[in-house]
Amino acid sequence: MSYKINVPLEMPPVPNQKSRNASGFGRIFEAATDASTCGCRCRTSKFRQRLTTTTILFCLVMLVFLFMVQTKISPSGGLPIISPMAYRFPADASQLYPEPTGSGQEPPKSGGRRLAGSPTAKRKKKDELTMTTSKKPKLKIPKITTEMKESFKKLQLIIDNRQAIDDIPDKTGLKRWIKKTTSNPTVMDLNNVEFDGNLTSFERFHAAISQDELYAKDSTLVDDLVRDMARLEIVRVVQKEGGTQLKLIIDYDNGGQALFKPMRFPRDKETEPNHFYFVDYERHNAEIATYHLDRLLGFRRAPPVAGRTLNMTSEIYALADQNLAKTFFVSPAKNLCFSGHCSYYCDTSHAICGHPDDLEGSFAAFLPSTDIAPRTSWRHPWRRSYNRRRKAAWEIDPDYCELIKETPPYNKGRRLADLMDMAILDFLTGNMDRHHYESFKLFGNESSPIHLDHGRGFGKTKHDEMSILAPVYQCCMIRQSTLRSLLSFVSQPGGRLSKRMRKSMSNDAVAPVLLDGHLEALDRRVHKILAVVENCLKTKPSTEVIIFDEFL
Ligand SMILES: Nc1ncnc2c1ncn2[C@@H]1O[C@H](COP(=O)(O)OP(=O)(O)OP(=O)(O)O)[C@@H](O)[C@H]1O
Ligand SMILES: [Mn+2]
Repeated sequence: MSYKINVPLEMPPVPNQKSRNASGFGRIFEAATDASTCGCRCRTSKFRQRLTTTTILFCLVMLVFLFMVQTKISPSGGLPIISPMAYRFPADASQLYPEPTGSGQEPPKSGGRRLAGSPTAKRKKKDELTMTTSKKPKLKIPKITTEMKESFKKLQLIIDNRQAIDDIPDKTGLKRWIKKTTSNPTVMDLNNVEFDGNLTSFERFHAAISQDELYAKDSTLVDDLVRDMARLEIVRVVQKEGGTQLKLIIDYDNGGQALFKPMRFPRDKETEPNHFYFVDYERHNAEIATYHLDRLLGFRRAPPVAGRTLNMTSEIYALADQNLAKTFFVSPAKNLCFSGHCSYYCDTSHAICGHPDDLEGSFAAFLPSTDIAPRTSWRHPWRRSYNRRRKAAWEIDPDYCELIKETPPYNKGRRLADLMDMAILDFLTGNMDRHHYESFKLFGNESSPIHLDHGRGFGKTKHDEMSILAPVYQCCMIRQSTLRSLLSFVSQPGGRLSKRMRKSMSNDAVAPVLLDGHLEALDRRVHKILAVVENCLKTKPSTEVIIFDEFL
């Protein structure tokens, strides 16, 4: 770090001036020395006064500087503010992307392959100005009026009132609950697969996937899995086929696999206002954040995702198959880059570049292989048109939900309520890219959907896209457990979603995962969902609006 201090100094002509042409600190130092030693040599008191002032000023600047270093004050208040310039000249931004903390492991040595002219695989010094040591900046709290408080209380009363069960005309939900208490089969139960010996975290994750959720509430295995994805040695890298954007399949040395989505731009880069949702890039941090959000909402339908910074030379290029390795190059800024092969964003102009060869990304735990657990892909009924001019049916037909309610698999069972949950998750993140969703074939229509592909969330901090909530306001439906989670974010002391998200993500290796604007948007959006529910309750009885299809 260099500090340029321009202190205007008028040096009087001194005889035998040998090195008086020094500048900056040199000049100030000489002036200070002169001031303390000149004694009777000084001609005027005015000059002596000026020198003394300069010396005091210099000392003050040094004191402030030392104080800042001591207390680790960063000019951004602890959060890295990455300017687009810093992104274009990544060498300047390298300290903003800290290594995974506390991994206790050296990065694996390069497997021998190195691209001529590529940056050396020197690990950068751990940034001292990390979130862990600096004070957390305060988040803006959304205003809650007395009227809002009253309505939250009313909603809470409705879901707490177990008498409501008696009012339910259709008791299938109740039957489902009874079934759930006795049976929530796992993928491995239905396959009659038994593991023996010590299971890896990846195997334990696969073994425990059940009809209702990918992992259990308060599961510690998921924390192990996230830690392993962020630390284990990588042994092989290939590109994942399909989809619009570049993704890599990462093989770990213990046999586990993860889906890697690389960082494309800095966290403060918002979606271009003129971009349609379908041309927006994916954000690796949105994948990480949505996993945490899905968990906090109590869904547990998104595979665990960890952040990690890779060394592109030793952890991607050296381990890549020929197909992928061919697409690597060194950019004019001397950063290592690759473009991969895919249908839209895989050319030199959309290449993924390191800083200079460090690359941050998201690592999503791979689901069990489709040989063991085949999946069905469903077209989302509220899918957008993916066309600049055409509107989707749900945007035109006000009774669209009535149609869907009669269409299998939404005409019975849990699935329609699942779509409401998905809409709530997507509205909170701002993800408009829910074209399809998948579920495990083994569980039939009783399967919970799997929440995948969240890279297009968290693009706008100031805009709340209400149309993402269309399933909720068109059907006027919400699961009681989801409503309960949302209410806990507004009524429990210290329970604000922004705070809980920040805490949940604080241990991630690439924390802070979300900038404050996105965290604040979450709180604002919770209120907007509750307002939609409240509005529904004005026209429909609570027994129709609030779905009691499970009892937590
Ligand atoms: N954790 C995972 N484990 C196994 N398969 C996965 C996982 N995540 C995603 N997939 C599979 O990879 C496909 C592509 O992933 P994803 O949708 O995240 O990428 P994408 O490039 O954004 O795709 P699209 O352009 O279709 O939106 C998914 O449809 C899914 O079948
Ligand atoms: Mn996608």
